[in-house]
Amino acid sequence: MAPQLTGAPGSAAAAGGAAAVKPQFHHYHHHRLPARHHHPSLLSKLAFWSVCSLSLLLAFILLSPSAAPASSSSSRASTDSPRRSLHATPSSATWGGAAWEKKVRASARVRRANGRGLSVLVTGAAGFVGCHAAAALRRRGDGVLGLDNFNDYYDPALKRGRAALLARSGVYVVDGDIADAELLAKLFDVVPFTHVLHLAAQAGVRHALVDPMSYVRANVAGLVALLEAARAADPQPAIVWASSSSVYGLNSHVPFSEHDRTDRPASLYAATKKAGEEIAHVYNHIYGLSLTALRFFTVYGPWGRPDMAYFFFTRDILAGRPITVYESSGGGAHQTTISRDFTYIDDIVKGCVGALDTAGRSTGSGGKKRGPAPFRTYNLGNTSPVPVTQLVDLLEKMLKVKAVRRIVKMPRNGDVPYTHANISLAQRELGYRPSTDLQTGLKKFVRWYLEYYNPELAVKQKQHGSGNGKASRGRNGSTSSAR
Ligand SMILES: O=C(O)[C@H]1O[C@H](OP(=O)(O)OP(=O)(O)OC[C@H]2O[C@@H](n3ccc(=O)[nH]c3=O)[C@H](O)[C@@H]2O)[C@H](O)[C@@H](O)[C@@H]1O
Repeated sequence: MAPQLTGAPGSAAAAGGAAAVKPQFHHYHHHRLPARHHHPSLLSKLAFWSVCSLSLLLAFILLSPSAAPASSSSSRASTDSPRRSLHATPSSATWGGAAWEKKVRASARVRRANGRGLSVLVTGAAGFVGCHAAAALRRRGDGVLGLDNFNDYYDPALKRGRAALLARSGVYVVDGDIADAELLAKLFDVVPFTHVLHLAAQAGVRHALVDPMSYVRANVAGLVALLEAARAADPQPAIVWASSSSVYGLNSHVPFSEHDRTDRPASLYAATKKAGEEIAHVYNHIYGLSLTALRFFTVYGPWGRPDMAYFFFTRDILAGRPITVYESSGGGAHQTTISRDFTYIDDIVKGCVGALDTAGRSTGSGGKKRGPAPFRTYNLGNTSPVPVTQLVDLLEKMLKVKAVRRIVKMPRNGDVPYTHANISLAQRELGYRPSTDLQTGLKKFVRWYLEYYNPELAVKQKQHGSGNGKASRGRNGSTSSAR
C-alpha cells in the first residue's frame, strides 16, 4: 500500500442527482383524440386513461435520474467552455471545455515504460474501494480516470480527502454522476478506455429502509446508464463491477459459493445488487460486453466508510457512547453468533486488479455484438468469519477503551446473520489470495482513524503505548460523519 493510502474507502454512493424534469409530453396524448365524434362515456374513458398514462409517465420520469432533458445539447456541445452537469451534485459540478478534456486525457494516459497498460475509468473513485483501487492501478502505471458525484450519504469531506490523495498521484476524479448519459458519452469520446471498474453505488444494507429510491437510482438506473454508455462506446471496454455478498441473502449453505442460490435477498440493497447481476447478463448477451461481478464481503480498512459498523463503533467507543451490538434471534444451524467475513481493503484491491487483468475483451463495437464475451462472477472474501462481538473486543483492546455495549436481538433491518465466502474460484482464476486477518487489518484502520480524526490521541498512544480513551477530539471531529 502506498504511504498516502493506508486504508481504503468503500464503494462511493453514486448517482441520484436530482434532475430538473420538465414534463413535455402532454400534447402527445391530446393530439391523438379526434375531439368532435366522441360519445360522452367514451370521452370520459379516454380522459381517465389519459390521466392514468400521464401519471405513470410522470412517475417514471420523476423516479428516473437519467431522465434529465437532453434538450439544448447542441448549444452545450461546444468544448470550449465549462458547463454545469445535468445532474446537480452537492458540489455543483462543472465539466467540459478544452482544459477539462486535457486533464481527463492526462489522467487516463498509460504511464508504463512499455506503453502496455490498462486505461481504466473508475466510477466511485472518491469512495472507499474506489480510491484504493484507483491508487493501486496508478502505482503500476495504468491510466486511471475517476468519476464520483461526491454525494452526502456520508461526510463528503472524507470523499474530498480521498480525491485529494488521488490528485496528488496524478489521478483526476471528475465530479459527475453515472446517470448523466451526456457526461458518460463525452468521457468515452475523449478516452478510449480499455476497462471500467464500476464501484459507484448506493451502499449500506440498513439505509435502504430509510431511502429506498436512492438504491434504485444508483444501483439499477445508474448501472444501466453506465452499461448503455459502454455498449455504445467504440472500442467497448471490459467492465468489472461491485456486486455484494448480500446477494446470498437467506442462503444457509456455507461457505457461500458462486453456485449457491441468490434469489432470496434480505434487503432492498441486496435486491438491487442482484438486479445488477441480471442486468449485466443482458448487456453481455445482447451487446457482447465483457462483464465481471465481484461479490465483496464486508470490506474494511483505512479511509473506510463511516456507515459501517467497525467505523462507527470506533467513533462511538472513543466518544464514550453506547454501541448497539446485534445478537442472533436464534434458529438456523449457523446462526448462533452474528458474524462477518471481514475482508481487508488491500486484499479486495488485489482482487479488483486481478479481475481487470484477466477480463477478456468485449466483442461488440458501437453497440453491435460480434461474438460471445466473458461473463464472470466471483466472491472476494477473507474466508474466515469473525463474530461481531469479537470485532468489538479487538477494538476495545486497540483503542484501550471499554465499549458500552447494548446487546439487542438483530432487528429485521435487512442484515443477515452470517457471511462466509468460498473463494476457490477467485483463487483459481484471478490469483486472489487474501492475506490480512481481522486483527492486523483493524490495527491499520485504527491507526489511520486516530491520525485522521484524533491526532492528539494518536500521538499519545504512540508515545505511551496507552490511552485513557477520553482524549480531546481531533481537528476533524470524531463525530463528523453522517450515517
Ligand atoms: O459484504 C457486503 O456485501 C456488505 O458489507 C457491508 O454490510 P455488512 O456486512 O452488513 O456490514 P456492517 O453494516 O458494517 O455490519 C457489520 C456487522 O455489524 C452488525 N451491526 C451493525 C450495526 C449495528 O449497530 N450493530 C451491529 O451489530 C451487523 O448486523 C453486521 O453483522 C456493507 O455495508 C455493504 O455495503 C456491503 O455490500
